Amino acid sequence: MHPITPERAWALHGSAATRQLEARAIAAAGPHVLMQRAGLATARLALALAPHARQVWIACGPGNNGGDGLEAAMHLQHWGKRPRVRWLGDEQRLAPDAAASLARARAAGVLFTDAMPELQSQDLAIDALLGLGNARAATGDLAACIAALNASAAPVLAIDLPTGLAADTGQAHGPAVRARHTLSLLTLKPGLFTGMGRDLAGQVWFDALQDGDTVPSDATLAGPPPARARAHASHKGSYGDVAVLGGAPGMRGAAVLAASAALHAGAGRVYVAALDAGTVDLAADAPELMWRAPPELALARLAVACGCGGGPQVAAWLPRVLAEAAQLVLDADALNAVAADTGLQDALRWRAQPTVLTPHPLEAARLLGSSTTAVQADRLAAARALAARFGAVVLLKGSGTVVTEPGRAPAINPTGNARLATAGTGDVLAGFVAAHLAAGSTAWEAACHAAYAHGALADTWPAGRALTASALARAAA
Ligand SMILES: NC(=O)C1=CN([C@@H]2O[C@H](COP(=O)(O)OP(=O)(O)OC[C@H]3O[C@@H](n4cnc5c(N)ncnc54)[C@H](OP(=O)(O)O)[C@@H]3O)[C@@H](O)[C@H]2O)[C@@H](O)CC1
Ligand SMILES: [K+]
Repeated sequence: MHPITPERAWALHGSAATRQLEARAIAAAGPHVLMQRAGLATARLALALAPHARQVWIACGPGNNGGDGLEAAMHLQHWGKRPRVRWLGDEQRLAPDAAASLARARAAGVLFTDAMPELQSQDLAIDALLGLGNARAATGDLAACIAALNASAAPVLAIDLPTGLAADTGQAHGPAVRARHTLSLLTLKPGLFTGMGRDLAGQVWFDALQDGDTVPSDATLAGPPPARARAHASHKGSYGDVAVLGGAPGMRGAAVLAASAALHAGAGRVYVAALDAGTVDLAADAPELMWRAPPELALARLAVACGCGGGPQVAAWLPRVLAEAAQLVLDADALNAVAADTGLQDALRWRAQPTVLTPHPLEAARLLGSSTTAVQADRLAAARALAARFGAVVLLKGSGTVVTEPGRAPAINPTGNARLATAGTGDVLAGFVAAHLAAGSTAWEAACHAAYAHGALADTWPAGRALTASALARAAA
């Protein structure tokens, strides 16, 4: 069993791939063996999480997820705990594995009761209501059990998935369990790590239940970028040049943030071309930045971060930028301009040079002609659709940032937290991506590595220090 942390990459499998692997594993191991392993793994983790627990409430659903819970209840009973089981199944409709675990739990003397637990007296609660078979919004007794788990003062350990969370998309279309820990079985599912998954699953653990067999993955949980030492015999030209095109009147700060981020992320030289033609800004806190008028930029030699507070004015520059920029990050207002102009969409499609789009869900919705709700309903599919439409790397922001490009399984970024929900952090991310591009990373690597670094900074941010975008930009080094 492994705790899932951002320290390494993991393969992710959706429900169809997991069902395929499950069928093969059951065929290889024989009936009930996997459920026995699942129940034992759950009971062991429960004990590790709450070693002194006496009262354990286990809410078991009508399918095999409930079977895993019944199997765990049997072990906890044998180990001297006092599991109380609420079982929502129907013996006439029970699958053979779950029926076997029900018989074992009964034989062990587990207490079955329909009474809801005393919420304050439980030491641990286990959510074995639904896993992969979650088919529709919960109602009735199932919804009441979800509410009881969510109201419990005890930590909740979810088996396989928090009940109500969709394995493939990270969405919940009805009541869902908010777990402190989730033990994912056989595979790690993408939905645990994006959309609502991070909030509902808590700390994810993984038990493969079998050795060696695998099926093609649907996505990856990204790992850390490889450490890259700077050669002693290097100079500023070795790390490439970034230009930020943005900063329309009233929004110059966005361009400065992106530029400062690129600078601190290691770009050799950083130019700022502000669309606010009024004044030259010497950006007192970053005298390293070089200010240029937009027409002066030698785009064909630059990694350009375009958007960043660019306002509607940025649209006029996009035909040239799309045609000429050696590498390109399109953010915010640049994405909105593309969404509003089919000519720019064609130019983006025809672009042959490395390109990263960094939309948040609303910008992605505009580009796809859909809605934020539709994008969030399946973030992986939305990112894939955008990448296919524009032939670019797409970095879809939000909880569990998704990076994808045509012909490649998406990566979900494992780092970051809600402290990043503050103005300007998106500009900082665009600057990071541009710095990676300028240093010679592919568009895919630049997007994955920048997203990871950006989130990791927030994850290690000192508790008492305000996380502002400008501080985040400066912390990059
Ligand atoms: N087989 C094995 O050896 C292993 C299995 N494993 C475990 O099995 C889990 C998958 O089991 P599963 O396929 O039985 O699905 P599960 O999530 O239990 O739910 C299905 C049941 O719930 C019902 N139902 C659904 N939605 C509902 C709703 N809203 N409200 C009410 N009822 C609802 C649905 O009813 P129906 O839709 O048929 O009417 C059906 O009865 C997997 O996540 C893992 O934990 C692993 O440990 C590996 C070993
Ligand atoms: K569950």
